Amino acid sequence: MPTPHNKAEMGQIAKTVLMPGDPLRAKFIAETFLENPVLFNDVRGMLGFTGTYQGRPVSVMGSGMGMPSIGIYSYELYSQYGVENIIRIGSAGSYTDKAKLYDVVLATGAYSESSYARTQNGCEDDTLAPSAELCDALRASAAKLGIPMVEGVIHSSDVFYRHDDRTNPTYWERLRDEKGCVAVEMESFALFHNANVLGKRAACLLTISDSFVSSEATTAEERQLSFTNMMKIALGAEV
Ligand SMILES: O=P(O)(O)O[C@H]1O[C@H](CO)[C@@H](O)[C@H]1O
Ligand SMILES: O=c1cc[nH]c(=O)[nH]1
Repeated sequence: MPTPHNKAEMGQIAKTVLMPGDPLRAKFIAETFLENPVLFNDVRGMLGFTGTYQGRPVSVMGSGMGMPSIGIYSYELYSQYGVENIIRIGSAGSYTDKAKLYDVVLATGAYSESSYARTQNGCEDDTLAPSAELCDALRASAAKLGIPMVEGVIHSSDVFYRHDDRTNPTYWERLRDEKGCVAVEMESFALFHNANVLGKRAACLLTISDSFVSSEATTAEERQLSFTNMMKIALGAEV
């Protein structure tokens, strides 16, 4: 049955959903990689498509930016549409020179200062884990494609624009040194929490789009290629 945010009917969404933040990235994936993609949602412009990839049914849908947004969409996918696996595919800022521009990062945990989990069901954990099975499927897919991945805990932040930070070490350096965070994005903590409370599976792949460590520049072409690598790994995961 449709929800306030998703007009799909039960059965229109595959058991595995790839979720970029940007709904236009979902459209790009559907048009570039899926056979017979069918639009199932455009409520609030949050485009979602279902098609097949190498014979397997798969859906792609935008999550929007931030934990409240992915919190709504992922909760509905898991609880209303029978979705079992959500693989977030996003961009991230690097906190370490171990994760360079365009590298693909597999999140082994998501650290957050967010109140999302506490508010949702009283969970006090500040670091949540993805599904081990989904991560293994992503590792196998990356190995098959010959695409290296950097693995590590990521920072899921509620804040994109921090106020000018003159502390020494800076906030992001403390998260790197004390929490082991390799990169920052804004959704995975809520996604992993929803998967945990609903008995489902979630994982996250990120492409480094900018760096807090260096001031390397990106070109549109390189950005597109690196995002494509992440998409191929996610699509190739046999789950
Ligand atoms: O590229 P996406 O998936 O949107 O991810 C990152 O980019 C957005 C910020 O620009 C946030 O959503 C952050 O998590
Ligand atoms: O710096 C960045 C880059 C992408 N996404 C983020 O959340 N932060």
